[in-house]
Amino acid sequence: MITTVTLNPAIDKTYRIRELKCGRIHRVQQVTEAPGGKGINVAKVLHRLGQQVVATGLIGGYNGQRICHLLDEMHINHDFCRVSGESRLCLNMIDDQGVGTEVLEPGPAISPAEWKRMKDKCADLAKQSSFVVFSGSLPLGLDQSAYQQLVHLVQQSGAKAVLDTSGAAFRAALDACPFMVKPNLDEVRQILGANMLTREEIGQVIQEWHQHGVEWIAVSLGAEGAIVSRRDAGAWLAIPPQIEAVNPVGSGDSFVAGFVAGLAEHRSLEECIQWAVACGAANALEERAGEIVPDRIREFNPQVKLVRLSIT
Ligand SMILES: Nc1ncnc2c1ncn2[C@@H]1O[C@H](COP(=O)(O)OP(=O)(O)O)[C@@H](O)[C@H]1O
Ligand SMILES: O=P(O)(O)OC[C@H]1O[C@](O)(COP(=O)(O)O)[C@@H](O)[C@@H]1O
Repeated sequence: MITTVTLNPAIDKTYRIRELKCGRIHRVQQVTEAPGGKGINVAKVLHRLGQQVVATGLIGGYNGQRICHLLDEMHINHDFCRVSGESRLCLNMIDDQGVGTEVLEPGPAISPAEWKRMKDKCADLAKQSSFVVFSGSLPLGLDQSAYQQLVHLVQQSGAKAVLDTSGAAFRAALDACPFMVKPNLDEVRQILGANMLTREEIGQVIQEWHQHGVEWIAVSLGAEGAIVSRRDAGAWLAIPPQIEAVNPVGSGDSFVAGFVAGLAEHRSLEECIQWAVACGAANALEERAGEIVPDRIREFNPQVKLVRLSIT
């Protein structure tokens, strides 16, 4: 079983708008709604790929009920901790040019008692899981060490922790040596406090994280693909097929899902990378985040190019 942990789930609303202008009234052409937050997107893609998955996290209020209902409709198993606050809405407004503007609510405030229940649930689910995937931002009230605590707890029980978050929460969690991390390039820049990064500088930071004990590192680069590195095995640049993206929100989550599905099926290192990149590209072709078409992955898989890098 694979567990996905979303500490800050959301209802993802996508608005199609002709033109977005600050200070103006906008009439929405089309609205779509989906259960979201990064870990929930990962769960949706894993489910599509035929993996046994449970989505957990902290969920509350009417939006929380709605997220559970939407997951039930998709036949995705979930086991969330209820909290007293209201789960958030995340808006993605896409204009006629295909440019997306995201507005992400902060999410509810979490009490110490609610956090304790989350840790207990994570420990229980980890005992039944081969992989536990942690994705997304932290809701209010949680310490930046939240992922560090969960990664430590999960890996003590023998499951492998995969982490996709940003900022101080990411830096703190490195101390717990997650099995895999997947920041995008902007997140790496933010973590290092750097505006620009050369390929060599990315290589240096990958080395540093491997030395910390992280086995797999993927730095995703949007339409340019990803740099993927495995400790003691070297690094690759994975280049996706060229596509006309519809909505790339959730491509990072789809990448993580494809990668973990490959690992769970004991696929080769190259196959895991190709699956991840194919899933990211397949997601970018869909209106809704995390709703990939499996046939597309089969189509894209052989089109993903792998180039050996000498950065590590
Ligand atoms: N426009 C695109 N065309 C092809 N592949 C894409 C596109 N956008 C994303 N991908 C694939 O999805 C992966 C994750 O996307 P990225 O935007 O880097 O992640 P995040 O959503 O975390 O910012 C990329 O590494 C790439 O393989
Ligand atoms: O938890 P965060 O970091 O606030 O992000 C939430 C948003 O991220 C998403 O999961 C999309 O993430 P990616 O585009 O980075 O894959 C949306 O579904 C959601 O609205």
